[in-house]
Amino acid sequence: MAVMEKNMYLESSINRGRNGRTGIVGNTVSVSFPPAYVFELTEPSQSSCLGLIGNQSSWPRGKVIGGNAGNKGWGYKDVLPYFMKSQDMRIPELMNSKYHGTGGYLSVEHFRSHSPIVDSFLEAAKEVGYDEVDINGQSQTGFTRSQGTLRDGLRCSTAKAFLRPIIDRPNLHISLNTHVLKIEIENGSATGVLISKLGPIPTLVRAEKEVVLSAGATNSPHLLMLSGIGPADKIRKAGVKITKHIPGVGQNLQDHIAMGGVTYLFDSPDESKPLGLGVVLPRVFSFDSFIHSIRSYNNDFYWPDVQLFMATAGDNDDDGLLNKRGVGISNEYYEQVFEPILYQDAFTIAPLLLWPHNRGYIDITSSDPYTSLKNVPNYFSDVSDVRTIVEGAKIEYAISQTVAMSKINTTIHNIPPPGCEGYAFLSDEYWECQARHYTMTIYHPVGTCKMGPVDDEYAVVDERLRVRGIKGLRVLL
Ligand SMILES: Cc1cc2nc3c(=O)[nH]c(=O)nc-3n(C[C@H](O)[C@H](O)[C@H](O)COP(=O)(O)OP(=O)(O)OC[C@H]3O[C@@H](n4cnc5c(N)ncnc54)[C@H](O)[C@@H]3O)c2cc1C
Repeated sequence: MAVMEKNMYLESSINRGRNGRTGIVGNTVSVSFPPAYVFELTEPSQSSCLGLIGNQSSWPRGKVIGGNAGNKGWGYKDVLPYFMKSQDMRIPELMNSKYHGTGGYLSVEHFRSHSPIVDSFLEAAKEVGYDEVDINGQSQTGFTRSQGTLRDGLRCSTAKAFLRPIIDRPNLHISLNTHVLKIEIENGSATGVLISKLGPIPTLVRAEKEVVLSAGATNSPHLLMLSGIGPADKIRKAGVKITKHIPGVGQNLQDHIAMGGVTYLFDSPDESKPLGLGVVLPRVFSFDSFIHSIRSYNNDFYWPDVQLFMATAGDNDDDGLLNKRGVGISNEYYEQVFEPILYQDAFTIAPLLLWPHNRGYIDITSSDPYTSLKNVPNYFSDVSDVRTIVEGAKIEYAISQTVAMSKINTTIHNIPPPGCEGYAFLSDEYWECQARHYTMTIYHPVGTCKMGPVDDEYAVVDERLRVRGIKGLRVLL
């Protein structure tokens, strides 16, 4: 259900809104003051992001409307009906699938603009033995044209899908330009939220029933910690009065990390030149695949552990205008690797980890709600993650060497990143160096308010999303 990971949460938050008045933070309290994205940097790292400015990964935080592990009711079979209920599948051959729904709020389509490179890649994948599958169907392993949350060819955001149709409901109030500063806790119960709206004087919004926090993987734990809920030592150090010691708040951070920058040059049969990664995002990410590394085969691991994320454009396409800035690629890296091939026809394939072993954390640094957080993702701190991503890179390279890809004269761009010149090109060591230099988040941080049973010391919420030890407070992340 890769295309829909967010929307189930949003729907449940709206359902709660229907049932009665709740003080809802996050998706239903909109914050739309510019800029739409705030770029936070992670802590400098010694072992990843080495080709990025300050050895830091750039994490956008949106300011827009926008496993089960012992938890009953959260298994695949339990959640599938909710995904299906929220979906309006519009790809004709999938409309009658038992894994997809029609008539829901969120529409799913193929991207309309279509690059011929996608046809070559599909042919190549079949050549090496992969099937074309519905990656959100019975088995995820295989290749496909991307399914996107789209309506009539345009992005269907969660606000467009879920909020617009119900905007006039009397029990829904969306407060624009509103920043939640903290959750009010009185005698162990959440009683409301303190907000700042168009001015410095905070206002208390009281909840009649519950406060539902849905501020994302960075801001939900941040707001809990600002309210004194979290690891006691860290909260005290930040100058916040402790309300409830819950050691897991902000811990267990997981993210989909990718090896970026692997660029293939080819003779494009497409007359229209790509405009650069950032400008043509809906067009470029039109192909997805989920595969197994050697490691997952050896361990008899059922689920694919690598995604090959293909963009029908390269970092070289826009003179560094957008993607270089977005990812934070250093000038030295860009000049050495991408400037020699500026504007040439290129595509990139980023292998990304679906089951990262590393765990990071998010820390509060101050009692000031507007101060930056400390994001420590610990990318590639677990060596098995490095091995898996290297396997993924080798598989994608094998696909680039097929007859189908040779028909469009595909060659891998062979200028190594600064710092990787000493390794034999395409050796395991070389791929590791590439991953550690162009370490790229795919923007899927999760896990920082972990759900778990009572005996899990690091669980923040129970299986009904209730914060442990605080009444009237739930987290939807
Ligand atoms: C560039 C980018 C591309 C992505 N592409 C895809 C994709 O193609 N497919 C996909 O499935 N996923 C994609 N994702 C991931 C997806 O957007 C996230 O997984 C999803 O949005 C997480 O949902 P959430 O509700 O947990 O948090 P968010 O969507 O981050 O929602 C949190 C909300 O809380 C609000 N908020 C935070 N703090 C406060 C505060 N103090 N006061 C008031 N409001 C606050 C924010 O403004 C925001 O509206 C992408 C992410 C990024 C950044």
